[in-house]
Amino acid sequence: MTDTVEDVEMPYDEGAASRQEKIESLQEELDVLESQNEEMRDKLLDANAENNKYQQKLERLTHENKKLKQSPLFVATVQEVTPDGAVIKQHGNNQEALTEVTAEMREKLDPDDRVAVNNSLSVVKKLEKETDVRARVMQVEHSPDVTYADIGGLEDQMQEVRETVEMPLEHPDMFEDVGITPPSGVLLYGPPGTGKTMLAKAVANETDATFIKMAGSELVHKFIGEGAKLVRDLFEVARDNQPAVLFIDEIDAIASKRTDSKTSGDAEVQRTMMQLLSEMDGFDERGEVRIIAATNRFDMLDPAILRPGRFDRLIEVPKPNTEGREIIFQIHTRKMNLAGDIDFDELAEMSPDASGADIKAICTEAGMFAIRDDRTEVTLQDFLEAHEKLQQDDDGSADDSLAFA
Ligand SMILES: Nc1ncnc2c1ncn2[C@@H]1O[C@H](COP(=O)(O)OP(=O)(O)OP(=O)(O)O)[C@@H](O)[C@H]1O
Repeated sequence: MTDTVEDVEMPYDEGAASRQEKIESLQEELDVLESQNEEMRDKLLDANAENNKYQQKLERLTHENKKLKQSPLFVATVQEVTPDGAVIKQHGNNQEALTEVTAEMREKLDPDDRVAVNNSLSVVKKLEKETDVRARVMQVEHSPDVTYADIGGLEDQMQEVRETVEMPLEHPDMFEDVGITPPSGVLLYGPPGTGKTMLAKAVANETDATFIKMAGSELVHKFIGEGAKLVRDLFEVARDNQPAVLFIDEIDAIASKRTDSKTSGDAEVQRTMMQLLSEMDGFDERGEVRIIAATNRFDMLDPAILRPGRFDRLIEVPKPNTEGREIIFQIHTRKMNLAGDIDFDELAEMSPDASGADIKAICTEAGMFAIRDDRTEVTLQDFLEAHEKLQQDDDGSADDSLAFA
């Protein structure tokens, strides 16, 4: 219970003290109480800080304790699944062991599977296949949504890709009957953003093939020292998903002319390329896998990859001509709400150096101009301004994907 004013004992004699004396002694008393209060507050703050410290320590120890209770798991490979259990070989020490597995786990296990085992070598879980992990760095599309109708101005190239990729996938017997081996790989070369990836996707779509894409730069840079293995895995994933179109973008990253320097990076790139060549040469084991590669740097390529039986079909994919640009403008504006004044001929004329990707960017930007203006219809003026804007943006950047210059 708090004291009330009546309960408080006064620090002076009520009858004897003068008014002045009373004030002074009350003031003294107040000073004492204030300093005591200050002291108590300091102590409380110290105690709080101490409490926080102990709380943190407690949390750390609890966490440590939990970690210690969970023993680490070791990785092993299943050698054999027998009625008595699974024979596993531990990674690192290569020791084999027969370990019991539950009926449920036995169902899931096959030789060569990677598993995690605990201290007593019981199989705790099955791990993902290494190729599955790697597959994540590859782009695998079971049915890409690009069709030939989405590609403008590349009639001849499309025809050639169809002959060399589509025909052997759909009518392998025709090649057998005639007694020739279809070309192993097709190389598309030309400036960025001209539709090389689209061509590969469209042919995969048309033949109901799986589209598997990997960039050459990723083969050599993502898993340093593992480029060759990654190439093997890439073909394995393709074979597992056949019929498949394997698209290797930026092939120049792994197949450029040998340089004089003997750095380990070069050796790694060489190994990766040798693996690619050997996968391509192993035609019989390749199954229904067609290979399309693309590059913006044809001049850099090692002639070894252009030998017969490898990338022996070379298809140039240039920037579109006026007619091509007109068609590409029409393709990319199909779903746009256009005003009546759009003249595709004029659009094609105004953008002499635009690639397909540039044209797509102009269309999107033109739409943005309409939105900024609170309109739902896109006018010719929007396209002109969009072109202007992208040209200006491009002047300020080194990226040649918008090379109108
Ligand atoms: N010929 C074309 N017809 C229609 N659209 C195109 C064409 N070329 C490019 N595009 C547009 O540009 C985008 C990028 O094209 P794509 O990825 O096929 O180019 P690329 O030649 O593979 O480029 P990179 O060499 O940079 O990989 C496409 O998604 C498409 O929207």
